[in-house]
Amino acid sequence: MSYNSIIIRMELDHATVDFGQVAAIISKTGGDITSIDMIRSGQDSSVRDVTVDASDSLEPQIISSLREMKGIKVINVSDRTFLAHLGGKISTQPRLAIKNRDDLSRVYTPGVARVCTSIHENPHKAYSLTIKRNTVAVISDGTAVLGLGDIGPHAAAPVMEGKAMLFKQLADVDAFPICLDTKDTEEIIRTIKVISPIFGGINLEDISSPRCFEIESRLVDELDIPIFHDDQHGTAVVVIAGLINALKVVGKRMEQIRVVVNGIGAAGVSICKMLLAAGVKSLVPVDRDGIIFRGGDYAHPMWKWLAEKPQVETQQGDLKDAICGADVFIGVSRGGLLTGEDVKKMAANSIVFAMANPHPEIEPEEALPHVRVFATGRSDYPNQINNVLVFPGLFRGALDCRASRINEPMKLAAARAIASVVYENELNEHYIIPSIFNDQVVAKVRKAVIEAAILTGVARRTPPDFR
Ligand SMILES: NC(=O)C1=CN([C@@H]2O[C@H](COP(=O)(O)OP(=O)(O)OC[C@H]3O[C@@H](n4cnc5c(N)ncnc54)[C@H](O)[C@@H]3O)[C@@H](O)[C@H]2O)C=CC1
Ligand SMILES: CC(=O)C(=O)O
Ligand SMILES: [Mg+2]
Repeated sequence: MSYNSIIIRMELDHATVDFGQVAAIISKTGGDITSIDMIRSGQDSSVRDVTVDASDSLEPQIISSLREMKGIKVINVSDRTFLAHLGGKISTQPRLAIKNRDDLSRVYTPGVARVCTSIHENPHKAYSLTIKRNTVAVISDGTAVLGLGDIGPHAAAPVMEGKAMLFKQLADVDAFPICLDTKDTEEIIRTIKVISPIFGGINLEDISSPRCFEIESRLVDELDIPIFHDDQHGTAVVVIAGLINALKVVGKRMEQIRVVVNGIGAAGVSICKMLLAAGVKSLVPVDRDGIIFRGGDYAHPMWKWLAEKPQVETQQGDLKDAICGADVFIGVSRGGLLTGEDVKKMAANSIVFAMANPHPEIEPEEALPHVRVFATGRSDYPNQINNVLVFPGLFRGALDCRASRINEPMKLAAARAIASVVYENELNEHYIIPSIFNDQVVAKVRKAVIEAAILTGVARRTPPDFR
């Protein structure tokens, strides 16, 4: 179930109806009035915009009850989420004003020609004389958009625009959404390579597995700017950050826990890798055909890799078998797969990160009575474990130190930095992960990432605040 905010514009005939009756009918049908704006008030009638929060299943009922009321004319119903997308969510802004011919001849021809020649003679100058040093491409082929699946490049655009907004607002990184109309691995790699000169980094987004693994690793090898598949590594970093803190709350250690990861796609593979690197000794990966067990024979290269790991259990079965006795469940699969009864069978003091978007693997209302720590990927519940806590600060750091790549130590440093934003005296079941609006997040992630990049030799510049 998801909640929407709608604005209902209505005309009320004063002789027939008063606003109290309208409010009562909205409340009776399950809506929550959050604001009322008077648009026009006359002797006989008035027009108001009434903003109502309601679950999407109740919306039609609220509107039809209002339409049936005598003395009310429903003029228009608008969804605030759609209103926020009208015309797209970002635009480009010049950094200088062109006020006269003199300005024009400097920023454009003939002046610009000298700058071009200078970059031609020394390509590194692209970092100081173009947008490269602060610009990231957010690139998708639309094949694994949120949990919506293969919805294509046009439909993927609102997510990519949203990521670009977050880059700018949270970390002052200029990001540009690029949606590719191809699913061909070679064509995607080639396209990204040929457009890369203008970008300081590439954030791959919502590209389905297993193609995402090859696309990313080929680009890492063939380009000298940071390439980061957000759904793999951004998600893994934020999961490790959340887990570091959740384990403190329940008093368990990485080496002691049995972890079930459901959905071994882009996010799931990277989460499993980071869990193993963090010291987890008992791991149960599960995908739609059931448990991926040690010794199993798999065509999927990353599942095959997992099936060879000593920490992966030999138990076979399905998700319901896997979850019995587990200390931690991490879901990056799809919504509505678990019930309260399932999570009740986990070990005492269990931790559930149900991160499928937009609908989690289990709804909070169902899980909360049975688990100690619960988190989702959504903005409308506490403990939002979402890669938005990672990519802005991580790219800020990588761009500032001109890193040639984003390596494992940089990711681990980012995870620890995010966890450290929640102080020990603040930590509790409902606060294991900082809010994305906590301004320490980007600053701490940036610093940790730059330190790790310098230490591991991938930084090509020392930012002034590190000299
Ligand atoms: N909260 C967050 O920050 C993030 C959440 N996600 C969410 O995680 C989910 C997966 O994302 P990606 O890894 O990028 O997609 P993906 O398409 O690469 O992987 C999804 C995996 O889930 C598996 N799966 C589907 N139905 C399943 C079922 N019933 N049981 C077990 N496995 C099942 C698929 O076979 C596939 O291996 C999506 O819902 C996405 O929105 C992804 C990235 C970040
Ligand atoms: C958050 C995100 O990147 C996803 O759900 O795909
Ligand atoms: Mg994504």
